[in-house]
Parts: sequence; structure tokens; C-alpha cells
Amino acid sequence: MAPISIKRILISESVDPCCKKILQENGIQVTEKQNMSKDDLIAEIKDYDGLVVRSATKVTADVINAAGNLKIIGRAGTGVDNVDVDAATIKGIIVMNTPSGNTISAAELTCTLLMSLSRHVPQAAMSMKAGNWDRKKFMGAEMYGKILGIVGLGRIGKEVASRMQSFGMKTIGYDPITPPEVTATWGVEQMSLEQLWPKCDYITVHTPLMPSTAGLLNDTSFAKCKKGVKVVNCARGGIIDEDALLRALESRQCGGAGLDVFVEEPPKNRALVNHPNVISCPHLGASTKEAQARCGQDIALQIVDMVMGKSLVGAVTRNHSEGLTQGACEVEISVNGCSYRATGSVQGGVPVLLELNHSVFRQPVSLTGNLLFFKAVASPPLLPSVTGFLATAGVEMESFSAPAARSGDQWYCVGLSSLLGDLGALKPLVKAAAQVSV
Ligand SMILES: NC(=O)c1ccc[n+]([C@@H]2O[C@H](COP(=O)([O-])OP(=O)(O)OC[C@H]3O[C@@H](n4cnc5c(N)ncnc54)[C@H](O)[C@@H]3O)[C@@H](O)[C@H]2O)c1
Ligand SMILES: O=C(O)[C@H](O)COP(=O)(O)O
Repeated sequence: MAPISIKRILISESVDPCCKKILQENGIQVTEKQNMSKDDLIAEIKDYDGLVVRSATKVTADVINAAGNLKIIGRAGTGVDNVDVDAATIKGIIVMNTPSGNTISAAELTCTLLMSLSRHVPQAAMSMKAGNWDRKKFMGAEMYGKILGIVGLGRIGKEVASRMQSFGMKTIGYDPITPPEVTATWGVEQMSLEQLWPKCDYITVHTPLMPSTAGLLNDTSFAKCKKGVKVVNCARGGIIDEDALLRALESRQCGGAGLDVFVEEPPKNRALVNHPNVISCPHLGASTKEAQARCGQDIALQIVDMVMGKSLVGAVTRNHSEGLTQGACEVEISVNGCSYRATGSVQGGVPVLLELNHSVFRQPVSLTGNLLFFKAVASPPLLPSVTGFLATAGVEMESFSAPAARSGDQWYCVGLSSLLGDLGALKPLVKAAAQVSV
């Protein structure tokens, strides 16, 4: 990888001091300026090669287009939804994050909110401070024996599961990518959302915010839940529809909510925050000394390694000069120790996959519907074998995308009428398989 020249970096938020120190020790000039307005940032950014942010700085297309020299946007944390990654990709600006640095802290806050909901600790503490001694009002419920639904079984979902299991909770969940056989090894039984909603005493969401997760919990899904279900959102505002949540709280269909994140931060509409059964925090999931130290250090070291041409870790986009098609974006996803490198783009408004782990598809694969990806040795009997397998499983093959190369291990993609219940049965035919619903 070619070294990239980064001489000046702007840190626009409160990032652990170790970040600045590491960058400076490696010859990079660092300026820290917090609480800038959009106009201030647009005026300031043109002087920098790099920008380091957390979640509050909105790195919009306007900001990116005003940045003549910008080569890197470093996110000291997980979510990059405050960065216009498409605009950055088009300009060849690398966006990188530090996705594991705050996992434990976010998981611990989630558990704190779950437990606070069960025992009304914040409300009881406020009542004590107001001079009361009300033992009846704050009658709680044990976590022991209750069912926790975890929607999104990635890094944080997994850590929440193990911690809540230690309280004797039964953990069930749903994730379109993490395979059920993997989550079963950490004690989480997967099922469809339709099956999950009515079973849960508590639900916690741990997905990114994207079109398929916005409003995952809405009027319809709340109606399918147990009366009095308690919900937690430490992921992103909007995964639980805020208006639907308020309606569910008012009708008592929802018995309480723990919210760390909001659609608008800080929220101007205070109806949820002020609701007596809502416990809320000002986006504190990553706000621990440990998480901040990890994220600050990780982002600085990742930038330094990139400048030195050593490695490109945590990038959610890659520089076009490294050979990507214009407008294409390469992502590296690590799921349970397996790393998947995918190149995709948007064609005619539809997200498409161009390449998976070095298998270049003959035609772009449209990322819609139920998709089965599998790795197998290219051979003439492969397609009939897979077709036969799907027919036996009662699933229709809606599309078949083959790789351009016709020899060796290659990745294939099959569009399915519905997801397969058991991928294990494919084992004799393929070397690896994963399925997603987009
Ligand atoms: N409150 C905070 O301060 C804080 C701190 C860290 C992370 N976060 C947020 O928490 C969320 C989870 O972070 P993570 O590190 O665990 O991410 P992750 O990428 O490890 O896990 C996300 C999981 O969501 C799954 N997913 C995607 N679409 C889904 C869908 N439609 N239904 C169910 N699951 C789906 C993915 O397959 C993946 O396994 C992100 O939104 C992140 O930004 C918040
Ligand atoms: O996605 C994240 O990393 C969290 O939401 C934390 O955001 P923060 O760095 O602004 O606290």
C-alpha cells in the first residue's frame, strides 16, 4: 500500500488526549477545536489533510466538498452514520472507524439500563432526593427467568447476551448475518422477528441504523409484543420508532424504555425523556475512560500506520487510487473471526455487490431480497447440485450469480424465495456459506 501524506489533522470533538499525542509523536500537526458550527467547519476544513470525529460532528457532503486537501476521516468510535461515506468515497477520502474500542462500554450501559428498568433505580433515587421514602411505588421484577430478545447479534449484542445470562435470563435473538449455529454457541437462540416479539419480557436493539432497521420496533411490532414489554436502545435513535414508543408507553403496551440515543441529539421533543417510565442518557454508551482511551489510541495508530504505508485497518471506504472502480466502495466485515472483503457500489439507485473475497462476479449482484452466498470449487455439477438442494428444502432459486473465474474456490450468490432454515445441510456441497435478507 502506498504511503499517504498527512501533515495536519483537525480533531473536532472531545477525543482522548492519547490520540493527539500519538499523532504528534509521528510528526503530524494536530489542532483541536470543539463545538464548531457547520459553517465554521466548512471554513476550517480546507486547511487539513485529516479530520478526527466522534458522533456529534456532522461530516456532510457540504463539508467534504469544501475540503480540498482532506484524505482521511477518522471516527474514534463505531457508527459512521454522521459521515457522508458516499460523498467521501466519491472524493477518494478514506473513512475509518475503531469498531471494537467501545463494545464493552456500550454493552455495560445496555445492561445497566435493563437492570434499572427492572428495579426503577433512577426513579427511586430521584424520589429519595426529593425527600420521599416510597417503598411501594417502586416495586420491581427479577431479571431471573425472564426472556431477553436481542435484535442485532454483532459485537455488542453478543456481550449483552453473556452478561444478562449471568442474571439467569434466557436470551433469544435475531440477526440476518450472524449464523444461528454461531449464536447458539453463546447461548442465543435465533428466530424470526415475528416469533421473537411475543416471547420477550425485554428487548434490546444492537443494529446499525439503516433503511432495514429504521423503525424495527413500530406500532405493528409493539402490538405483537407481550403487554408491558421493556425496551432498550443503546444503538441508534430511530431503530425504535420514537412516536410508536410514546404511544406504546401511554397505552402501557410498553412497560418502560431505556434510551441512550435519539433521532435528534439532543432531542428537542422532550416527550419521551419526560415520560415517567423512560430512563434516558445523553448518548453515554461509549463514555468511559477505558473506551475513550481505546478509541483515541486505535484511531491515531490506524492513521499513523496508513501514513507509513504499513496497513489500512478499520477503513469503511478505500482510496480510488488503489484500483477501485469509480464510485465503488470496499468494506471489510469481520463476523465471528471470519473476515469478508466485499466491493460494491450503487447502480441506478440499487446497491450492488461487485466482488466478494476476491471473487469478481460476472454481473453486479443486486443486494435485495434473500441472498445465499457460498464458496465452492467451480465445477459443472455445482449448479444442479445446489438447485436440487434448494428444491429439497422447499426454497425457490430466484437468481444465480456466478463468478467470472471458472476455476478454484469461488464465491457464488443465489437469490432465494425465503431464507434457509439450516445452512449445515449445504456442507457437503460448499466450503463456506452465509445468508442475508436485505
Ligand atoms: N450508544 C453508544 O454510545 C454506542 C456505542 C457503540 C456502538 N453503538 C451502536 O451500536 C450498534 C451496534 O454496534 P456493534 O459494534 O455491535 O455493531 P456490529 O456491526 O458488530 O453488529 C451489528 C449487528 O447488527 C446486525 N444487523 C444488521 N441488520 C439487521 C437487522 N435488520 N436486524 C437484526 N440485526 C441486524 C448485523 O448483522 C450485525 O451482526 C451500532 O449502531 C453502533 O453505532 C452505540
Ligand atoms: O457509534 C459509536 O461509537 C457510539 O455511538 C459512540 O459515539 P460517541 O463516540 O460520540 O460517544
